[in-house]
This record gives sequence, C-alpha cells and structure tokens, in this order.
Amino acid sequence: MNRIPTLDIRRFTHPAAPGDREAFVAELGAAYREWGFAGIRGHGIPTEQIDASYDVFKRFFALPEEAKRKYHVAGQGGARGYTPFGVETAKDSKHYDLKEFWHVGREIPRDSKHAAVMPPNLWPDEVPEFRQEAYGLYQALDQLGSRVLSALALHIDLPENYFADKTDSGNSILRPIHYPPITTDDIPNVRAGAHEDINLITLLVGASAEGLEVLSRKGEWVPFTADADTIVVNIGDMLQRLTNHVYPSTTHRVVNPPGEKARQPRYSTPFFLHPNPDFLIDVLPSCVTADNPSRYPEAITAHGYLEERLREIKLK
Ligand SMILES: O=C(O)CCC(=O)C(=O)O
Ligand SMILES: [Fe+2]
Repeated sequence: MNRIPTLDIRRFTHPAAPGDREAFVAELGAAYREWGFAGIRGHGIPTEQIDASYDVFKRFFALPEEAKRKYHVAGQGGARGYTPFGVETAKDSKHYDLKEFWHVGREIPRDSKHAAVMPPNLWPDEVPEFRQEAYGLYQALDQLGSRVLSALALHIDLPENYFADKTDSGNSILRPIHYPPITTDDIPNVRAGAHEDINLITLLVGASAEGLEVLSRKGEWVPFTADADTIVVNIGDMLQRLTNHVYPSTTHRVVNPPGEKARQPRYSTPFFLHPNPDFLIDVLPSCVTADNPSRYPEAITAHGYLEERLREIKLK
C-alpha cells in the first residue's frame, strides 16, 4: 500500500453485491492499520451544505479582530467559541501554529450529567447563519463518524454498535480553521506543527487546499490533499489507546506552501469525534496478544485524558 486509500462508504451502508460489505470492512481496517488515515467518498453530505458552511466560516474569520475576540473565553481551553491566532502550539514545539479557529460543541440539555464539562455553545451575532450551518455540519459529521466507527468495530471483532452508547453524548468538537496568508518569509512557524489528534477519530471536510502531510510508517511525509467530495478520516490517540495501537494515531502536520501560494489563505474544518466524557478508556482485551501485550495497564476517563492533553498543547 504505497498511498493512502480512499474508499466508498456506500459499500458499507448500501452494499450492492453480496460480500461487499465485509470486503469494505477488511479494506478499511487494513488502510487504518497501515496509515491511520483514509479518504471516505460516497458519504452523502451534500456539496451545497459543505459550501454553505464554509461561506459562513469565512465571513466570521473576515470580521475585525476586536469583533472576533469577543468570543474568546479565557481559561476554558478554547472549548467553545474563538481561539485567536498565536495560541495553539503543537506538543514539544517552540513555535505556535499559524492559525485561528472556532469550536462548536454538542448541544446537550443543561441538566445533563455532562453539563459541567460540556459548556453551552457561543454563536457570533455578526453572522446570523453561522449557528444553523455549523451545527448542521456538526450533526452530519457526527453521523458519518458513527458509520466509520461501526466498520472499525467490526474489523476488530466488536459488535457493530459497540461505540453507539459510548459516543451518544460525546464531547465532540467541530473546528473551522483559518490559516491566514503568510506574508513574511523565513518564519520558523508552520500552519500546523506535527501532532496527533487527541480524540477517537477525526473527520476533515473540505481541506481542498494543499498542505496536509501524513507521516508514513517508513518515516516519510506523504502529502494528502483529498478531492472536494472526499472526507479525510483519521485515528486519534484515544482510539489508539483503546485498541492498544492496533489502530495507530498517525502524526500529521500542515506545511506552509511554497512561494506565492503562501499568500493564499487556507481553510479547513476538522470534526474531532470524542467519546462521552465518562467513558473509561481501557485497552480492549481483543486487542491484546502475545505479540502486542497491553501498553496501558491503567484506564483513564475520556475527560481526564482530554484535560491532560489540552495542557500539553497550551490550550489550558
Ligand atoms: O487543516 C488541516 O488540514 C488539518 C488540521 C489538523 O490536523 C487539526 O486541526 O488537528
Ligand atoms: Fe490534526
């Protein structure tokens, strides 16, 4: 497998031929074991919906700095609302990332047992359609992510619905990102420094401008720029830990484009699919073998793990 595979998820949801669903699960599983990344086509999220979401995100990022800063909540780890340029810094990196972003969280009843760790969303008054578009995209990616998790569960001999009751109140985040044009030469910072995602899986929609690179098992940076109708889905550290590294959380980064291309902005929107905050990340017995003994003797809650990791990337 010398390139990251892209698969059509309709083979899983509406298999046309007998056996094709099983073949899809096997191919998807193999792609993730090797790369921790795959492209997903046939996902059913209309292009118009993705374009309309990007339109409102771009309108928000085009607002004056003072307007955007009103939506920055200090001390909350950027959990909701706006995080300005110059804050997030990849773990172990000296230089902050060249990006600003917004976080949308799950809307839960305020008397939910998770309310203390899942604050209400903020919405920008200046862009009235932001709420509807952003939350519509949140829900669409949440549903698509559940389908991918079902296939990933089957591949490691878990029931298809294994993740359903562990993610139904997941602390998942939709993160529209703006990487502004780079106007100075020779800066040491990159758009997004090499990192692994914290969550179970990440779905990246519409990152059509080049820049995303994935570290292969051989240690080579492989550019992965998906077609407009392909959603990039990768494994995060929580799923890596739960599966005892059967599904690897692969290092990736966003590099600064060469020459004049650096003067163009880049927009992208990852959806970080998280488990419920009280889900206990404890290595699955089916992922422990003589060749791969348990790497994490201790269990940790999803919320405890998240807090630890946010401090490392300077969001807390
Ligand atoms: O912008 C991208 O394409 C990827 C962003 C990313 O990896 C992240 O925010 O975790
Ligand atoms: Fe990432």
